[in-house]
Amino acid sequence: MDSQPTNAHVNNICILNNTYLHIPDLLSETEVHDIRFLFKSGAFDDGRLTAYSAAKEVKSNLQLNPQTQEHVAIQQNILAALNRNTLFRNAVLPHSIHPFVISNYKPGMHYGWHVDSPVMGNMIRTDVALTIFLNDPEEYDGGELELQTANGNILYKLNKGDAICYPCTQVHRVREVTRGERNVAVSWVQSLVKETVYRKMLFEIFQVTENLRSKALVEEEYLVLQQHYSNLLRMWAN
Ligand SMILES: O=C(O)CCC(=O)C(=O)O
Ligand SMILES: [Fe+2]
Repeated sequence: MDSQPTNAHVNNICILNNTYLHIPDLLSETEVHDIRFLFKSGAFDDGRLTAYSAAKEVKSNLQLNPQTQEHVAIQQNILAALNRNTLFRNAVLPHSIHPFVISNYKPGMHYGWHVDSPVMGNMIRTDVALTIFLNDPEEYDGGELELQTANGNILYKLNKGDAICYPCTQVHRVREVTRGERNVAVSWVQSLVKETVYRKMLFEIFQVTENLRSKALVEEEYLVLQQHYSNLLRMWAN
């Protein structure tokens, strides 16, 4: 696969285009601070231990041991943050969330081009992948999450506390870290609505409906839209 993307750019601002969902400040300053503290005292394993066959060959990173109390505490923090985040809930429509992989990339480490397994862990269908950035982009060089798309490659290297959600159907990689360290928490979500295009439609209708709700004069239109949103979601959810 071509390692030199065309049309690539680094996204470090709030972008919401419904397919690639950037959630700014998913974690507060205090939460990131607490997580970093736990992160430092945790025990790390070779990331290849959790990679399936083909991915094993391209993966080079360290992962917080999932049996440790640090992992349990970090995961609890992150799940609470996701649970209260309305952007995540409405755009991703989560049904199940795979346990988090909390990783550390040192200089020379990377995760080559791969596709995520379609089913993981406790038979969770992977619809949406999620990377939460735990340190700032200035703290390291390289380490961008790069996604292949029909319109060229997209690179994400977001501020600490921010998250990016993307469809698991995309081929992607983590570029080599050349200075400093990259710390992230990664997971995969089974959505109530499997198809990205259906989820995108629902989220757009939802947003328009919510905007209308704030305008008191359009009560009937609001109700009709809300009805169709609800019935489409009921139709597509499984
Ligand atoms: O670290 C990331 O941003 C993504 C890692 C990844 O692609 C994976 O664990 O499958
Ligand atoms: Fe991946």
